[in-house]
Amino acid sequence: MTGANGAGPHTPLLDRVDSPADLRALPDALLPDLAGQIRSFLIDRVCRTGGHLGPNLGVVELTLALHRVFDVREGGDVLLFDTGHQSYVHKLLTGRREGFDGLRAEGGMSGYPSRAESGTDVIENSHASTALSYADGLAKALALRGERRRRVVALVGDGALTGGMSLEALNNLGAAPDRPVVVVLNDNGRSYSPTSGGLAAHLARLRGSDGREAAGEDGGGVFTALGLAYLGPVDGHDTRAVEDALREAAALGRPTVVHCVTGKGHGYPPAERDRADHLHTVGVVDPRTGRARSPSGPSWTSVFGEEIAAIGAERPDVVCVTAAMPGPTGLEAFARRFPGRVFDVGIAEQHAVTSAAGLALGGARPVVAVYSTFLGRAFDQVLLDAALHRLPVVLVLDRAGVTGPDGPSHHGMWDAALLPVVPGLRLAAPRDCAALRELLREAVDEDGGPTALRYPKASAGPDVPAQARIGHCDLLREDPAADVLLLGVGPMAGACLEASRMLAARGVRTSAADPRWIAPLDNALVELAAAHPLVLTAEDATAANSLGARLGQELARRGSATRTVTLALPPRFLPHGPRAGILDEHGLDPAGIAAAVLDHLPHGGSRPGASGHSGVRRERSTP
Ligand SMILES: Cc1ncc(C[n+]2csc(CCOP(=O)(O)OP(=O)(O)O)c2C)c(N)n1
Ligand SMILES: CC(=O)[C@@H](O)[C@H](O)COP(=O)(O)O
Ligand SMILES: [Mg+2]
Repeated sequence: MTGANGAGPHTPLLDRVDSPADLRALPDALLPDLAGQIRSFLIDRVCRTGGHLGPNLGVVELTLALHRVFDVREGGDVLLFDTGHQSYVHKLLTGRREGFDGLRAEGGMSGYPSRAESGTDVIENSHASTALSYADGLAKALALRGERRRRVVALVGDGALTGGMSLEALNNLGAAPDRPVVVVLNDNGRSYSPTSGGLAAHLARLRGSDGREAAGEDGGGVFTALGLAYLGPVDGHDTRAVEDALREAAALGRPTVVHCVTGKGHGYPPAERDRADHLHTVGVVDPRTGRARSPSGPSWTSVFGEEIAAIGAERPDVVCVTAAMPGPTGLEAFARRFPGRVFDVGIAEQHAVTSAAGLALGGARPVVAVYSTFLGRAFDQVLLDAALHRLPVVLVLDRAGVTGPDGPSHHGMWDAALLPVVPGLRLAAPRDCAALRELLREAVDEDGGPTALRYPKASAGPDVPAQARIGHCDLLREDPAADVLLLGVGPMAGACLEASRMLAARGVRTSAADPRWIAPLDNALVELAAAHPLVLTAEDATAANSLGARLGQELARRGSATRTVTLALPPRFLPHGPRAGILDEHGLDPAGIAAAVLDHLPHGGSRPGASGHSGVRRERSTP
């Protein structure tokens, strides 16, 4: 059905709902139609913009019930979304229908809760397993303020429950029977792939889906064992049934788990049929099939996946660890070939790292594949469980640098600042896929301690050949009379090489090099830098503790007169938007790099014989 104006589906009921009050005014009999119209709307819009389609199709009735039972508003009940990728229906019900045309686009609506968008939104962090800790703290604060009538409700996925913080929070919630906290467990049996571990099996028993009696009144398993009340299992696609359970939970006035059973992608056959992850995240796809209109080329992830599988065939000691993301991190080929050598630990990055340290202690060579942003919560484990013991754990950090549509809590911009402080850890940044293959092998072969590789969420560009190797770094373009050395970290090396060519057209002589291993500093790199009056580094990472900052410190320590300039990301949270646009905004593109060189050269770099427009862009944003 298309809408009256021909753009999108016909959603007359949804068009009448601009607030939870409008929803509560609707007669029960209209709820199934409303749910259907919400699904049609989400399929139409998210297939155009990209986003989390499967998770949101799975929580339509749940979210309707939540807003019909609880008075979610500033000063009212508090609704928390764990991870937040499943908050689209909530956004629809709180007056943001129009925002979906610009979902996750620059300046458009966030794909996660956003306090700037609505007073009903709370958690902006898209990292899983935080909601119950927020709920615990909020409930304590409201109790201290005597506001016991305000309920705290947390919607948590079964995957998010496998994160350690969830258990830490349950341990606290269960100890305070007088706090009105409702934990809505959205159990669809999956993170991306089927949720792993003993908890998943336990939930299956509670669901009664393993053939035994469902938990029923006396059951509740781990939840009642920890002191919470348990209601369920409830059909999460039956709005009335969920409403009844939520009202019962609210009436108990104590921490209560309402165990809802749903299906990721429910009501949309392409998602229901999708065996990979029920269309967990889609790009721009054909709504009839849920598939991309044009296949994407090789990615950094796919190249990693090929190479680690090849290494796995050569080295039986190599094993892989994933935190519930075997597909997104490229481990599927390895898993197919070596099923007993891939460990999905759940959404548990801290455990992933220390379990990998245990694997290394036991003689295996563990490769932990995670997104850069998620490694942040496992810093202590990297520092003291792996590096202190000088264990050869290999960390492969996908989505390093600006990621784009997932916004500030997904940009992988802090790993390159955190990891160089870890004694004995070596950090590499491949400039292209050939370098990824080479550096991955160097990392796997490193016996003296942990290593890490970082690469971006981007399609794999062409390989960038080197003229020579000096120490660990590659010389990409050498000019013996160069005034400036351009050092590009990772794919920024290619951008620096392009900038070098643009500057040559203006008579500015530069050399360009790729450091490859960016921490600790390679002596040959420091000496190469010291041979130039000016060194400019370009880094898709925060400026704090950057290669440029560390190089500058070392050059100063050595008494060198070389000046260093660091082009990197500013020390603030960056919004969602296209990766290329954000990089350009911060001068991390060839024209921006060239402009930065001209800004820092005496006389702006203009020299006799400089000719033509080199494409160098002079205006640049301030960091
Ligand atoms: C700490 C952390 N690790 C990994 C992710 C990536 N991630 C996003 S959603 C998701 C699966 C969440 O599963 P679940 O909580 O069951 O929610 P569902 O998608 O099933 O609704 C994962 C692993 C994340 N957001 N946070
Ligand atoms: C919500 C979440 O953490 C992931 O689903 C995130 O959206 C990763 O997206 P990509 O895999 O597309 O980078
Ligand atoms: Mg799930």
